[in-house]
Amino acid sequence: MTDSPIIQARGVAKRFDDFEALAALDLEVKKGQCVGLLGPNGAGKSTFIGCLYGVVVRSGGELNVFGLDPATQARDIKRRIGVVPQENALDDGLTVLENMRIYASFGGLSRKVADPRIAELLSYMLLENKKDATIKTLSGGMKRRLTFVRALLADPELLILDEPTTGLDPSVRHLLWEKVIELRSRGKTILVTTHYMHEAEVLCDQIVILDRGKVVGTGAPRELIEREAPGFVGIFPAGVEEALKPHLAATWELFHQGQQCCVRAPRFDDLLELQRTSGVTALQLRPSNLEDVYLKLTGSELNDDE
Ligand SMILES: Nc1ncnc2c1ncn2[C@@H]1O[C@H](COP(=O)(O)OP(=O)(O)OP(=O)(O)O)[C@@H](O)[C@H]1O
Repeated sequence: MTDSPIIQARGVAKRFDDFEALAALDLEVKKGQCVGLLGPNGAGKSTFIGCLYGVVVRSGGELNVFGLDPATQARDIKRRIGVVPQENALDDGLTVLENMRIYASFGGLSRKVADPRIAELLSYMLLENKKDATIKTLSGGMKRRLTFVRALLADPELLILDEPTTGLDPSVRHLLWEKVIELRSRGKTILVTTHYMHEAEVLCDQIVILDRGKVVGTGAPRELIEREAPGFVGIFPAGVEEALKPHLAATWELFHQGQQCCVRAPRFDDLLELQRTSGVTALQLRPSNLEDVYLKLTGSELNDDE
């Protein structure tokens, strides 16, 4: 029983009238894993998260969380998960302690249990001296850390982090990464959505890339890089394609990221040689990364609404 997946999705689909937001999503998340759900705006990530705890009712497929069906057993599932949503949704006029006490009472925790738990978690998130501060006096990073405290109040087995570090400064981002890695090492299962590919590489042992409701890539970060975009990338200025082309080996890839002209080759030395033979100096030479995989699989064009 302990080996049963925490989340098991088979062919999960969601239609909003004629619009297919999710098409046949398969996903398995085991205990203690951190799985990243990546994809452009509108790919269906939040829709899937909503399906997990019954806020969105799927139109098709099988879905189990802790072996329970969110369509009929959402209440039992919600008790066992902690969610850091995209918006903090804290009560601005109340203090940190008042906010946390309210959420603890929603979760059925008595004041006697809640208060020491809140104190412990505030200290864990380096907020112990903010207990009596009103929310509106906190910085964005403090509010985000407090939203983590709220998600952890009931000591959940599964943490769902929806863009946990968007818009935060690097020091807060790194602190939250440390905490997520630590929570995972303590056996928590984590599902995270993010637009930061480096964040996904740092945190996740499995990645699922969604595009327009469909899974377009899945695997461990290194596996995805090795499979979809192995080697090294040279980033060249816009408009040098014709100067580079005669010097490319057949297996090398010429592509664009924004306006920039990029070349992927198997070895770093290949790119040094390309600079010498073409006479074009690269802006940057680097190993392939998850961002390359993401742009390759989802296309790099902007969505209409951007
Ligand atoms: N209640 C709804 N009614 C109609 N369409 C919806 C509804 N909820 C979501 N959608 C549509 O479903 C698609 C998927 O949306 P979703 O919010 O799941 O994307 P996402 O991957 O989470 O995007 P983001 O990165 O911007 O959060 C979008 O095109 C969205 O407009």
